[in-house]
Amino acid sequence: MITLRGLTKRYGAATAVDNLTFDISPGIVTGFLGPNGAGKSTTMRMILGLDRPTSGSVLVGGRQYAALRHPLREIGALLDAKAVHPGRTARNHLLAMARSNGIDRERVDEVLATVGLTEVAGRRAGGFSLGMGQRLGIAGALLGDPPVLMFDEPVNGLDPDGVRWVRQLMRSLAEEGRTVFVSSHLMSEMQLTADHLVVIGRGRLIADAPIEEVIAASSLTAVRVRSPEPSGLAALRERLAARGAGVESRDDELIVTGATVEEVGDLAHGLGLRLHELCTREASLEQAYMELTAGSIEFAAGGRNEEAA
Ligand SMILES: Nc1ncnc2c1ncn2[C@@H]1O[C@H](COP(=O)(O)OP(=O)(O)OP(=O)(O)O)[C@@H](O)[C@H]1O
Repeated sequence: MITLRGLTKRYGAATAVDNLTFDISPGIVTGFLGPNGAGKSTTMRMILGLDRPTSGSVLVGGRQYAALRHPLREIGALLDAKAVHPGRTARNHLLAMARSNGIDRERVDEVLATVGLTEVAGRRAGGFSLGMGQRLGIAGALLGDPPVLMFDEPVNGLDPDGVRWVRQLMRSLAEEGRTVFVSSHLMSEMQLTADHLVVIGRGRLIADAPIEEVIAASSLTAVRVRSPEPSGLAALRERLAARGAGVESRDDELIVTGATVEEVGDLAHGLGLRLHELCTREASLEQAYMELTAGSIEFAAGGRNEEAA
């Protein structure tokens, strides 16, 4: 569990992280989303005690990072895959980390095997490709077998096989009951990986909800209902509108927003309306995300940032 309470970070006059309060729960993958400059990395750095909050607090397993005796055994993190001494071999890099945290040497070979770097363990990390560096960073996060794991853009630079591997790894770490907190700009990947989402923009919390709720809240998520009875369909339309749902009519169908498929089905049943189709048309996470963050984009192509400011 990671607990943030009123977490705030200011750099001079700029507020990078603005009063964030949320919990990151164990047993699920929590995706951390937000436009460039939203404050994701700054938040993650404060969780790891690398940046000091201006105000508010953050606890890992109920304790401050600085109070953890063997931090790598409590929280493993991949923040910057390039933060490795380039002259060190992959194995020596991990051995140094293990030594400073009272972790057995054998564990180094275990994690090297887990991330698929056994064969190159004796090579200097400075010569690693982006993807190999990411794998080494993930090995470092796993080293202490910690209950809490945090990954900043873990699939950056990975090939499709690597992306799939990271997805499966995140899922299995969560299934083992660990807390998994992962940032990404790849919405399609997040949709496949995350159970819960925390979305921030300009340092502020925009959403903290299960992924299905974020998608259901999109204006592009709608219920489609089709019937061969025009008068019944018109009656259904009236009932839905009276409840505040958005309804669009087209030939023999209605497209309904702001009502669940169950509500539409029950109303149709109440009217004795014969249906030929009743289904949900779901927005993609990308569509839901774009709507959520539309007002929070700082760095946009085509001048959208001016509109948002
Ligand atoms: N050391 C620093 N000094 C001054 N400003 C900083 C510093 N670190 C971050 N910032 C500012 O804080 C804001 C948040 O940056 P941060 O890197 O946390 O965003 P992010 O969500 O991780 O972005 P990205 O998706 O581009 O990685 C940005 O406006 C950034 O310029």
